[in-house]
Amino acid sequence: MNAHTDSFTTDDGRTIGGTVLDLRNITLRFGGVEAIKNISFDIREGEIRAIIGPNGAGKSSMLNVISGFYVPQEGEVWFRGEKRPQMRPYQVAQQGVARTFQNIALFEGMSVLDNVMCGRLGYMSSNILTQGLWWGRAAREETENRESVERVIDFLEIQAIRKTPVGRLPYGLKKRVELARALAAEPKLLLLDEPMAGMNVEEKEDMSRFILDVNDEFGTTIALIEHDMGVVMDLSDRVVVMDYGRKIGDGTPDEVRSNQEVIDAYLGVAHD
Ligand SMILES: Nc1ncnc2c1ncn2[C@@H]1O[C@H](COP(=O)(O)OP(=O)(O)OP(=O)(O)O)[C@@H](O)[C@H]1O
Repeated sequence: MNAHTDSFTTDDGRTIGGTVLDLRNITLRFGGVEAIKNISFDIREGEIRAIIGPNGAGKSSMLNVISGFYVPQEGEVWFRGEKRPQMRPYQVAQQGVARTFQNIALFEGMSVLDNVMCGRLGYMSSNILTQGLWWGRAAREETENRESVERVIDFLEIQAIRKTPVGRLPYGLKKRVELARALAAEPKLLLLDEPMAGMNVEEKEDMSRFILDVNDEFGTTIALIEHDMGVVMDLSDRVVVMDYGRKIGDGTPDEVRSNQEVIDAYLGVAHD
């Protein structure tokens, strides 16, 4: 498989670069269940890439492979031109992969600000001992972390709730705080697991706008799983379609929309 090395400009003026993540012949099994069956696809720098498919298709499993939560039995993961050795999720995060979860995973008792600060943990090298020895460095690090967090808080328009404990927020805002925490890590690749799930129409519109703005403003490469087809087609540059662990479609929203196998999967046409 050849990774893309060229770049091009989209109709809306964004630059899509070379391959950031290349998944090659990934197979993942849970006992007798083959959740992912020999799937390959790539994600290019600066693009919004969606993974869609009916329930149980293997989408979350695929995101978990990318983020290092699951180790596939077969296949290779290439990240930024290098084959990734087996890694723990925190090591994958250190390489610049951040994610949000299908079920919100925030510290409910902590403020919005503290939750977003958690996204900077990978940048905090100083501990209590080094803080004592190199006070200047620790102070500089603290300032940098705060500046980055404030930028994200401004960008996602959550200034007004910065001191509020997350547990008191409505669902849509919690999802936004989760996005803020992932973004605070300044990821090279941002993984969003059903960012719009459980939201009303207005919340979905807000979240769609933020995802587009994050991609546009920070140039962040984004891979997302989403059930709402309308949202996916509007947001994405390219879409991978999974069904029963297989890849049944891959291309632009228009290409995928007119793919008969994809139409059948969504209409629930029986498999042989
Ligand atoms: N930890 C696990 N242990 C055993 N089987 C699992 C595990 N995780 C997923 N599976 C199985 O793998 C298959 C794919 O599941 P997965 O959650 O990846 O699908 P999905 O497309 O994300 O579904 P949904 O849209 O419902 O979230 C399913 O058959 C599921 O039961």
